[in-house]
Amino acid sequence: MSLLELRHLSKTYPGANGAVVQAVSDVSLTIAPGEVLGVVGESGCGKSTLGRSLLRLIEPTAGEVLFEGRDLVGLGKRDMKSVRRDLQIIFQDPFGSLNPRHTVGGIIGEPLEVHRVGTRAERRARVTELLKLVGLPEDAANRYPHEFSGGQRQRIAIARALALEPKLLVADEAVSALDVSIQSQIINLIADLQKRLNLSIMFISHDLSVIRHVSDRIAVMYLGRIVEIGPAEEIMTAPKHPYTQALLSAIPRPGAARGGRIVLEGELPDPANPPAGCAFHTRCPKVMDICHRQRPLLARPANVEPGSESEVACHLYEAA
Ligand SMILES: Nc1ncnc2c1ncn2[C@@H]1O[C@H](COP(=O)(O)OP(=O)(O)OP(=O)(O)O)[C@@H](O)[C@H]1O
Repeated sequence: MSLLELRHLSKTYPGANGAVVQAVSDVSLTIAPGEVLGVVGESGCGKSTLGRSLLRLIEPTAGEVLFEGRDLVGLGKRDMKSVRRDLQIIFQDPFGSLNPRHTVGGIIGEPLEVHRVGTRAERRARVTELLKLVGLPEDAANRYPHEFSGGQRQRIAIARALALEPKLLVADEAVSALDVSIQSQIINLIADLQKRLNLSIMFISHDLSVIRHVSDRIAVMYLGRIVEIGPAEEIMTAPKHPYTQALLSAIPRPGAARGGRIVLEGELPDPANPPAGCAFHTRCPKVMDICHRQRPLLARPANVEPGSESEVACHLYEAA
């Protein structure tokens, strides 16, 4: 059984002048126990809204969030509090999410206190254990967030997120604010912890090169919808959607066979006023007539390489 299953999840925001912003539209996906799902797409495509909706930090407008088979949408406060032990999130800005007036030990131990886990001494021991787990010295517990670098602060945020031994972690642009050299350290740490703890992770990033190494599967989002989803290896070597191909062409790959960078014209369309038909048609290098009129559904394509496990929403492919 899937640990998490999203069914037709949508989130709209009220926009300017009575418009409706379709931030997430009809997203269905699953995450298995111990699986890492990468979610990629340009800024504004709805990744954060998706990640936050599934923890109900944002209330979804429609759809279901099944966690271990139970729909979290509509769950009362008390039930939601107990589910939150299993569902944690880390954010892009590790400084903004860490209370500057609390010691690191207090910050990491807070979820344990909130959920009344163990005695004081046990909680302190657990904090020490967590600091070790994320590669921070034991004396970090008595210091304050501002005494640490960006990478170290993200380690603190990770330790805090892991305090209650969650089953699913949402990492929302968790390394985007860090220097590239530090990024890989934190990615490696998350990958290492994922294996040791058999965590499920939704790893959100606008940068395909960040999620490619840690993801088992990758979902590509465009204007609130999944346009392609499949095994990471297949997405990286045989991308099907022209948007995925463009994202991929933007990252330098040693040994990449052919073709240069595909530069997408124009901006991401306004989610309050999405284009008719395929939302990508205004920027698609392979646009056809039908794309203006009809929105392609996410489906297994027939006319692709044998063994393909991806699903794609594009008129270039026939549904299997
Ligand atoms: N509270 C809100 N009110 C109105 N519109 C919003 C709100 N939050 C997000 N949006 C809009 O919803 C769309 C999706 O935003 P979201 O932050 O989920 O995208 P994203 O892919 O995570 O982008 P980023 O990485 O820049 O945060 C954007 O057009 C954004 O402007």
